[in-house]
Amino acid sequence: MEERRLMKESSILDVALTRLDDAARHLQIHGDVLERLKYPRETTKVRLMIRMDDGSRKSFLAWRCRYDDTRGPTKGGIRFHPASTAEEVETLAFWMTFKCAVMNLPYGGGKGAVQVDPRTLSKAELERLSRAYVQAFARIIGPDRDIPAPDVYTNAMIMGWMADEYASIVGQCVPAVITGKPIALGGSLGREDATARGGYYLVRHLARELGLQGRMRVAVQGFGNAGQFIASLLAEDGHDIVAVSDSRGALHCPYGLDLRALLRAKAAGLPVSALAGQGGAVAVAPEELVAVDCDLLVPAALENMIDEENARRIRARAVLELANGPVTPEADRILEQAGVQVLPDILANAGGVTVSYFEWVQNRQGFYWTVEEVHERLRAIVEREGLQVWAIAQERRVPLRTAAYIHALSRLASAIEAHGTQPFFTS
Ligand SMILES: NC(=O)C1=CN([C@@H]2O[C@H](COP(=O)(O)OP(=O)(O)OC[C@H]3O[C@@H](n4cnc5c(N)ncnc54)[C@H](O)[C@@H]3O)[C@@H](O)[C@H]2O)C=CC1
Ligand SMILES: O=C(O)CCC(=O)C(=O)O
Repeated sequence: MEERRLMKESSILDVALTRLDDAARHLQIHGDVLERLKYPRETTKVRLMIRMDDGSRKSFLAWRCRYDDTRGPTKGGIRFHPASTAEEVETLAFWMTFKCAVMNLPYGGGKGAVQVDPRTLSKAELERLSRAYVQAFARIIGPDRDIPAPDVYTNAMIMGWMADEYASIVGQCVPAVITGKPIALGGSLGREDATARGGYYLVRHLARELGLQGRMRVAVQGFGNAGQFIASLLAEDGHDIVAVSDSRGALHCPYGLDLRALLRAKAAGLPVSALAGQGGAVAVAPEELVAVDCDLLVPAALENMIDEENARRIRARAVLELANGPVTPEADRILEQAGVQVLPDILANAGGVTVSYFEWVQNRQGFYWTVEEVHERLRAIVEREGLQVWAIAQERRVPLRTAAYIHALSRLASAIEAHGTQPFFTS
């Protein structure tokens, strides 16, 4: 699977840009706007050098991309993954630009990564690497400039170390420089499950339009932060989680898996396949997950996992993209012909960055909200923007992805034009 990602990566940004072209065809957009959005404004590459526990030194490639800041400071997570590349980071930053615009958050798009498998590091090595990242990028990030957050294989603990390192460098506490922090360091209640919760509110609100009423059978690809929380939220509403996968395997039970046992196994560091044989669950090959009989398929792992080779095997009525870029454009066409609705990543997984925005607002106000307030504000934004995207799709007879890009692009175009002839970029 990793090899498959690497092989396709050479064109990942070009492929992402075809979504922009699709949307531009539906709007009267000035060429200057497209020229501005076609290229990342700034990508910084560094080599981080850290001391390993055995006394040796090891170096890791790392990047931070600020794709566009027309609508506000750039915002986006930091990924720790062995297959990360500069182009992947730029593509993820492009998606962040459109995601923040879809949700009408006052941000542009950014993203960062370290090319590392964090599972091979001790906790002390991981902390040194996280602090080294901030030492390298302290001049680029900032609460009014570029605000990182968690992504794949990074979490609240890592964000806490990073916020702490930034405070040491600038000589004062600046919690709004990074979001997804531990609650004890100014994190927001409700950030941990926000990515999944945004997708959950979206599906719940559009259930009738999507033909997803009643008890659903759900398959979840990727069982980390986004995957575990969406499974829990849907199971709490009485839906059946019939299949899940992680980087090491997949598990299937047509009558519903024992979710509590799965969550316990993951917390203990076991793969989902460790539960094979219990309660009717059988281990299946990870590539079989997308083909299981279900109503809702939730890709919550990595990009390009649903392509022209496996899209035809999907039996779900709808796909909720919690991962960034899990469905290729070829797969999109196949799914559209088959009548499968795809709730696109820039809308479906935007709950994470929306609650990150709430965290930033709370840090700046020094006044903190209850979890109920966080949920209510998130629900209101997801439903508002979700309905607008749905309406654009109906009006223009386009897939939901194109509708989401049209919605975002019209906001981005207004901001770019409002800046005048010398579009501003904080450098
Ligand atoms: N954490 C966040 O706030 C947000 C995350 N996302 C996206 O959601 C996706 C998942 O991110 P997180 O849950 O945060 O990461 P995570 O690191 O918590 O979990 C990733 C999961 O994917 C699994 N995985 C990796 N390779 C796989 C493969 N080949 N097949 C099946 N599973 C595989 C891992 O085993 C792990 O369970 C990513 O695309 C990320 O960019 C999007 C918006 C916000
Ligand atoms: O919470 C954030 O600021 C960004 C999350 C992220 O990286 C994403 O939505 O892909």
